[in-house]
Amino acid sequence: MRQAGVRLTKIIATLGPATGTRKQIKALAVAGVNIFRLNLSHGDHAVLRQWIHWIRRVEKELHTHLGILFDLQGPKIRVGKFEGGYTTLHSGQKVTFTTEKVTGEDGLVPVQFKKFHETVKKGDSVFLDDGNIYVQVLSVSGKRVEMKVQVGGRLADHKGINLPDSVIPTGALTAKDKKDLQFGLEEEIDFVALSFASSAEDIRRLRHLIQRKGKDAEIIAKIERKKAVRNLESIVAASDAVMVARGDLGIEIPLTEVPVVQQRILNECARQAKPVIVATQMMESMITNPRPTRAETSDISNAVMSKTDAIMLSAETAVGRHPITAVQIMAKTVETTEAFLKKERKIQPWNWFLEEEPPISLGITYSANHLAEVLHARMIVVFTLTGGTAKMIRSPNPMVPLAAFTSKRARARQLTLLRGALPFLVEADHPFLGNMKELFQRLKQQKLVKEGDRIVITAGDPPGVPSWTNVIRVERVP
Ligand SMILES: Nc1ncnc2c1ncn2[C@@H]1O[C@H](COP(=O)(O)OP(=O)(O)OP(=O)(O)O)[C@@H](O)[C@H]1O
Ligand SMILES: CC(=O)C(=O)O
Ligand SMILES: [K+]
Ligand SMILES: [Mg+2]
Repeated sequence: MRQAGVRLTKIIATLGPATGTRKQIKALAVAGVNIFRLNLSHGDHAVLRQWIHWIRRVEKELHTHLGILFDLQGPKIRVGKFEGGYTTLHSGQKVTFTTEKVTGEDGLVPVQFKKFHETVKKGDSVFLDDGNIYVQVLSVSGKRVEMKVQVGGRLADHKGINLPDSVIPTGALTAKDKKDLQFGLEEEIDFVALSFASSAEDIRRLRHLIQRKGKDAEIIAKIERKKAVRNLESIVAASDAVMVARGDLGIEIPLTEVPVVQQRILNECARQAKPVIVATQMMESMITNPRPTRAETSDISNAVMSKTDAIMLSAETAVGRHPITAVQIMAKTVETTEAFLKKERKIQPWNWFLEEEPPISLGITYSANHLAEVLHARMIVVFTLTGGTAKMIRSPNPMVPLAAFTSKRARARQLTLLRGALPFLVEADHPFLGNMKELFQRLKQQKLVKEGDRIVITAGDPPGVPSWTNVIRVERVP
């Protein structure tokens, strides 16, 4: 029986040239991927449509639920294309950056941002490729900017540019983002990640566009700007989930501060019962190497110990040489850490109890966690319409899986993000408390429980009211 080893922490993998085939997508899902990230910074709609189609096919073949996450490009400045796909910048060398529409070559770097030459000034630091390359502005003349390379490296097509010394005059949603969003919503994506979000207003604007299209894709706010860290509380409140986007974050703020900011974001998300993703460079060395570094497995393990909902791979699976192995090692590290946590754990007091009149559902979900621990229950079962009850249950970090029954397929797919959640589809308004037999059957079918196991069940009576949870019940599997 598989029931001993349900992994709670979810894995997100970015698709790219290294993995953009049906076979690779299936191999990634089998290795443990719960959500596929499509990065709108790369690739055109035709390719993405094909990938989405393959993901949905694999989902069917594997009888599972897979989430699809559209990561919008946002107002990220990028370099253009080079002859041969890349150029090499040497430390000490002088190079020219230009906003003219040209193909790059040795000593000439095209920039895809019309106002670049107006935005930077002499002495400014400019970072390229997630900060791997560092140049400084010597002078600006017309559309050309002379740079001195401080730290060189290989610079490939479309790599990102960060200007921590200047304020870039754009909102979080560009014209391209809006087009990409429309396309994604038509393709029934489950999550939209908003890059470079600055405020709750950015999130609300995006939500308006999603709702206007009659969709309910969940919004993931990417925290990768100083301003987003400052507005953390209100951004978390306005979003459905949050991503610690450490790549850009580590350039926009000193990278020595990234670990504590990560922890702050995790704490705030726990307080507000919002799922959270730790992203970027988790297994960076595996882009080329067949094994990760010790520091990398520690990073994964520490994120799990901090009770993140999900961890994410970017270039490792998009362009890396060992995408499947990366997911396998990630999954194994998670499982080992969770087994340790399960032995160690004690339920922590929960900050929401500081509120004057905590909602009834909060008392129920908190107690369900305690019951599961005290009674050594195999799992918690919830019935969830909006996902709200599932999120609330997850918030005190149960160390058992959470069977989340829902009547909407889209909701089931969105539950792929939530730590511990195993989505199950049921018919609308299922009177489940009167039909325990079917419940046990479905759990047994998936080899999640066996005879004699205890399960903790929560529900709303009457059923069908969003976020209404007032019943708690313990059953022994017959
Ligand atoms: N679909 C793709 N096609 C080509 N290259 C890709 C693709 N997806 C990712 N990559 C490569 O992998 C690297 C890291 O992936 P990631 O998705 O984090 O990109 P990024 O451009 O840094 O992202 P973001 O714009 O979200 O900050 C990218 O710099 C890019 O070179
Ligand atoms: C994921 C992403 O956008 C970042 O880490 O910057
Ligand atoms: K992006
Ligand atoms: Mg980013």
